[in-house]
Amino acid sequence: MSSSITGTIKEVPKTAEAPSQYLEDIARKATRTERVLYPISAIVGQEKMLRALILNTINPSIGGVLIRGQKGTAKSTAVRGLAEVLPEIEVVEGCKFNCDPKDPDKFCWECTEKKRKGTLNVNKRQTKVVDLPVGATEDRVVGSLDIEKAVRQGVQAFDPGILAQANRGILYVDEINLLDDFVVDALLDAAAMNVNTVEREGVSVSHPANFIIVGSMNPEEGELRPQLLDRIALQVEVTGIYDVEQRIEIVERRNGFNDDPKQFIRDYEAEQEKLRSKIVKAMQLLPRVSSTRENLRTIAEICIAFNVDGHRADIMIERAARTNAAYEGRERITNDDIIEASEMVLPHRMRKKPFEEEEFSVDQLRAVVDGNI
Ligand SMILES: Nc1ncnc2c1ncn2[C@@H]1O[C@H](COP(=O)(O)OP(=O)(O)OP(=O)(O)O)[C@@H](O)[C@H]1O
Repeated sequence: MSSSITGTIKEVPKTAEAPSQYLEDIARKATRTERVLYPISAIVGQEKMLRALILNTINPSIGGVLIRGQKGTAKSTAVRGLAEVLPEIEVVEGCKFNCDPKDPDKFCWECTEKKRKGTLNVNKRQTKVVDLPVGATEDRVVGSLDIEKAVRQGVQAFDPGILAQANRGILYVDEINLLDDFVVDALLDAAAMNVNTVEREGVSVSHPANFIIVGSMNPEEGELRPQLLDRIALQVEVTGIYDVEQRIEIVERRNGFNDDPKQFIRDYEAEQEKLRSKIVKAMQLLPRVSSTRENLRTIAEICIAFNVDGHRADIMIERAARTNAAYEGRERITNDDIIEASEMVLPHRMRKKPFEEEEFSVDQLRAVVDGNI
């Protein structure tokens, strides 16, 4: 069958985007009353949250971030703002699942057909941050399947949902602790297989659903289901900032943005560009960063000392530490990379015995790394 494919993948020409073009696009958005995003590099402090988000974008195999904290601490501003510093990806033009033209093995049925006919074009666009609202219906999340139509038209009867839109992007779930069980189950399934499968009355449709999950929650409103908590690799706590100067800065920057978003974005464009290029460099460096046996031993000793369940924590710490080294422009992983990664991986994974509130302690972490435990 594959020998009969005669078509070629056509590239849609794309001119290199000069900064002025970028600013023009932003200005256009602003005048069209589309949502203009507060630049992520204008967020004051909250370094841990920003680092956890950035590490995941450099290396999506880390496995997501859960941001826990008080209301109004820039959680959603940071996640939404991330979109503006993410590198562009290649997608099949018009594909509802954002199929990667370079990965035909994972093509959806439409892209497979386009490839067969030789009508497959390629587009470049920024990685998307897709919102999953708490009240979304099951059909809206996983997609809907019209059974009668399916019998007549096959997969054409499938109307893709949010998990399709999020493929190869970031899925943002604000108030993730308030999600309905059916959505949690769908997320767990997709996270396990990188595929979303919808089954109705014996008819089944599957499509690629490989996304970075970013959840945010206020723990005062309820806890997250343990299965989902275990699946999300990193966790960061955010609290309000108690430094007077920084609080003033937050208000001044927000006012600056509200008063004249175009000018505010122009003022931060150099910072944004710096961040963009640091992320791209880290992505290029990452394949050359590898863990030594000594690094792996340190990680194993930490996970034993902190009494975590299973081995997922070891794997996640290694990935996050390796990515942190790449973000810092190094090919070697240091103990500080491992400590920084452990601080984000361990707190929600320590096995708590009944009636015992075991607290996570960075001092204990350092003591293990220094060989004093
Ligand atoms: N550190 C910060 N730097 C810049 N702006 C901030 C900071 N913290 C809060 N803000 C501002 O405070 C407002 C609230 O932030 P945001 O909506 O991101 O909060 P949130 O943590 O997502 O809370 P909620 O769960 O209530 O939505 C925004 O206008 C944001 O710009």
